[in-house]
Amino acid sequence: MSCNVVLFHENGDVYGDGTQDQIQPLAVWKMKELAACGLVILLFDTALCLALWAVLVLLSCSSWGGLPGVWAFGAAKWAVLHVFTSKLTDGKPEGVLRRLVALLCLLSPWTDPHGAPSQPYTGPSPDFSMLLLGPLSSLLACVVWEKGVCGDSKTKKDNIDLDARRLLVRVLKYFKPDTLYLIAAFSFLILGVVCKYETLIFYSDTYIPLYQGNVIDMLGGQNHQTSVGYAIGQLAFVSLGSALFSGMRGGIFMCTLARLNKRLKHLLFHTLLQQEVHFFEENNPGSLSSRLHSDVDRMGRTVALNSNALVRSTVKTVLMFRVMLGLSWELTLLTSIEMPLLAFLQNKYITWSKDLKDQIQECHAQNKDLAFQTISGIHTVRSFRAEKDELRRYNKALDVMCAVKRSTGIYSAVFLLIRRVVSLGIKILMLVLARSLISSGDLTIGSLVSFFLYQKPMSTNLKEIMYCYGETMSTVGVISKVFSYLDRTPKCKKEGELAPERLEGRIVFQNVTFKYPSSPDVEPALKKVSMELKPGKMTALVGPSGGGKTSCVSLLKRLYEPEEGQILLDGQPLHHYNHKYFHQKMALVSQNPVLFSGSLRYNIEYGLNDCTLERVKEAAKKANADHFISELKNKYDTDIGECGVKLSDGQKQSLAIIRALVREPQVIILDEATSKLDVEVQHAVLQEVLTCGRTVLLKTVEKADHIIFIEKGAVVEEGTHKQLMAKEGRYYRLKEELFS
Ligand SMILES: Nc1ncnc2c1ncn2[C@@H]1O[C@H](COP(=O)(O)OP(=O)(O)OP(=O)(O)O)[C@@H](O)[C@H]1O
Repeated sequence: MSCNVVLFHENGDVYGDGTQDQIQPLAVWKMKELAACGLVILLFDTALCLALWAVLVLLSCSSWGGLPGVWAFGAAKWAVLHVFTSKLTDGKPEGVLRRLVALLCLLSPWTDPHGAPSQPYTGPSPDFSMLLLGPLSSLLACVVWEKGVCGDSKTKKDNIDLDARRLLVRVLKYFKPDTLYLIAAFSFLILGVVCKYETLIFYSDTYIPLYQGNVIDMLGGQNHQTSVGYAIGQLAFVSLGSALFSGMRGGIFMCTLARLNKRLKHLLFHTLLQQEVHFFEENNPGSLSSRLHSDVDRMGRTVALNSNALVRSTVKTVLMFRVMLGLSWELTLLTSIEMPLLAFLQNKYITWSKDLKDQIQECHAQNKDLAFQTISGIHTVRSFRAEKDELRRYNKALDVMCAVKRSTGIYSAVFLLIRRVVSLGIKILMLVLARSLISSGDLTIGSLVSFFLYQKPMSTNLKEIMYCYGETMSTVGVISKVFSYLDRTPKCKKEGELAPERLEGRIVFQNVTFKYPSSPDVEPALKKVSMELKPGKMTALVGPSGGGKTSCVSLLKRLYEPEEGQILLDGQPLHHYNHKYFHQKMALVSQNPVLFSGSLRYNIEYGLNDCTLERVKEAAKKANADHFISELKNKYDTDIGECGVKLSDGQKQSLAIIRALVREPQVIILDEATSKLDVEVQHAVLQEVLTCGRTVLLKTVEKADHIIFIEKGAVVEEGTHKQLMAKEGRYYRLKEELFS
């Protein structure tokens, strides 16, 4: 099977498209063109450096402005090379060429050994080794970045990278309210780069090994320029500065992260609550809760801490690299070989482990959901003696996760082993080289100690950079999932504004056809249903199981929207009413009401902001439930436990009826809401709900003024009980079932 491939230019232009075989030569040609352009740019850069050197020699200059001079030359060279690259590529330079130009101009000033704090700066030296080292290190860094870190399947990865970048930038935008915190945190980083090393040393631990080396040389009598006391003082000063600044920076970042997490969770929870019911049928509570907690935490942590660690490690690495180059460029070159190798290995490891990490995340969400379902349904589990089955099911899910984690462990172990072998090999080579450098007098013991002291933190920093990159890339999936929820527009109709003071409560279904969104391919649950619920009357909606009664109630409560037709309340479509007003005026009491942990009063007032205790008491009296509440120790403040476990089923139903009555609704839907109450109380409640000319819809025929018989999603018969019994139709034939 051959699939179509599109080869993109970095600016989004299409180079060409076709099958894999057709596109292959085009990609090779593009690589060759890039390599040729890169070579020309390198030659041009060398020519510019030689020209500068020639000018310095002709003018007999030994210095031309110190370190600022090198940076000024770097900046001027950047502008010239930028124009040159644009001309070379007809104004459309590839990103890789732009990055190479930036490295050529900025890496040399950074790595110029004359800028190391231990040596006075004397200006650009006409030194051939430096002339070669600058372009070579730039080229190496560029290759490491493009091949090792970005990977070689650029055409496909560019789009992913672009997506990842966009997502990460979007996360960073959520930090906007914390700009002041961030400015404070990053100021510590930027200060260190901008300020002179010896005066304001930020990230002074970068220079600690250097001062340690100086102290060793002094103690060994090799360096008499400064006193030992001064050098130890310097060492203590930079160590203290380091501890102070890193502590403050870390603290501020943690604080910012906590604020970001809170904001994101609030926003996501708000968005989730706006979604239509179908969304919650598609996404189980366990995975939504997992997104809300673990994923948002992970997302904020990864982006905030990684960007902090990335900047910190990059600044440290560049500074350390510069000092190490000053100590011994030969040893530094050898150390640098380790980088591309490790970057390449890391890149491969990230690609392999990314899928596994996503799988682990998915398994976590599923296991959490499974445990939640079992624990919350423990009554059913126990009554069916299904503990062993549930345990088996959970164990099976754990096995799946264990298998994925095992694969991750194997990948990680192999990667670690190869990485250690590479590091060990390089270390042995370095020791051999260091021995010959010391014996030839090119390196002092103190410098070697300094160099080795730098090596460990240097490799730690590099590992941190690579880890941050890998961790950030593996979080992209999580970030995109969270954003997909945040961006989701609820499929609900826009809220209306109608909130009339008086409501009659006349409900009319006009040719309503409805299909559940989760079952789009099956028969509609309701087919062209037309019926009327008269105000002040009790209407019963009856019919065989699966006939469509609950579907009618769900549409009435606006949990779903009809596909065709409309439902009118006092002549107006339901969605024209204000949301809060509508649900206050149309109350539903179900057979198994959902209660929340908290007090009785909290559950009764649920969603009402201005409810007094008197109103609550009055509603309880109407529901014939005040006697049971007054017998409770804490009355209305009694805690009903998780989901009302401390109440009997009948008490739960009473509570749900009070909750409906306290809203003073005009329409009441009783979905077998009094089935668990005493007969006496049932009668009292039915009597009460009919007062004030309310419209009542129930699912039982007793006491109903009007009966609507619904079957297979259509109204089959309707009339009074007497009329329907006289007809001897479907209702008549099912009468025993209906009355049982
Ligand atoms: N959430 C849902 N998703 C998909 N289909 C559903 C859903 N709920 C109900 N149905 C289907 O819609 C049809 C009507 O179901 P409905 O619950 O309205 O019947 P009912 O008359 O209330 O039944 P019962 O008396 O047993 O409660 C049935 O075929 C049912 O399978």
